[in-house]
Amino acid sequence: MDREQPHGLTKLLGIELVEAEEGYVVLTGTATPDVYNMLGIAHGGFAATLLDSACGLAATSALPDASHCVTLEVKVAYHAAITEDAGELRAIGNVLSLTRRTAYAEAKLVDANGKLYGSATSTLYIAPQRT
Ligand SMILES: CC(C)(COP(=O)(O)OP(=O)(O)OC[C@H]1O[C@@H](n2cnc3c(N)ncnc32)[C@H](O)[C@@H]1OP(=O)(O)O)[C@@H](O)C(=O)NCCC(=O)NCCSC(=O)Cc1ccccc1
Repeated sequence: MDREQPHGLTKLLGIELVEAEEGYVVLTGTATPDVYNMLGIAHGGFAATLLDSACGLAATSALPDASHCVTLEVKVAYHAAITEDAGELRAIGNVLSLTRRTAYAEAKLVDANGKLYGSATSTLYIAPQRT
């Protein structure tokens, strides 16, 4: 599971992997003012990063160890503005289908009460060997 731990941007944003099963992960993250835009709400890239990562890690968790995947395209929907008041958010990623070369995944971003802030669907390319 080491390869599924946050790196780089996700680490910078304080995103953590808290649950992982085959084809399923949960990431957490909190929108501090550091990620706000000029409107005083979280920049869309914050939710997009959580959702893209949840899709990507859900797909990764369903692959053999030697394989990895990259996002080919991701569609993000923003259902409610995010501020620090939302508290810790959970990005729940699920793989919906896998072929030899592609994965299709979805993710939802919710607060502790289950309020939906964002959702995404993603198509990923599966590479047979890690690069
Ligand atoms: C690898 C590839 C997609 C393609 O390799 P290239 O060398 O350019 O081309 P090559 O000819 O070798 O093609 C190989 C195979 O690919 C296929 N194919 C190509 N395009 C498409 C298409 N649009 N749609 C469908 N299939 C397509 C093509 O037909 C061929 O199929 P074949 O094998 O013959 O059956 C490359 O363009 C790339 O890296 N893109 C950037 C991706 C990226 O950076 N994403 C963001 C980072 S991920 C992230 O942050 C989230 C995350 C977090 C955690 C964990 C996981 C995820």
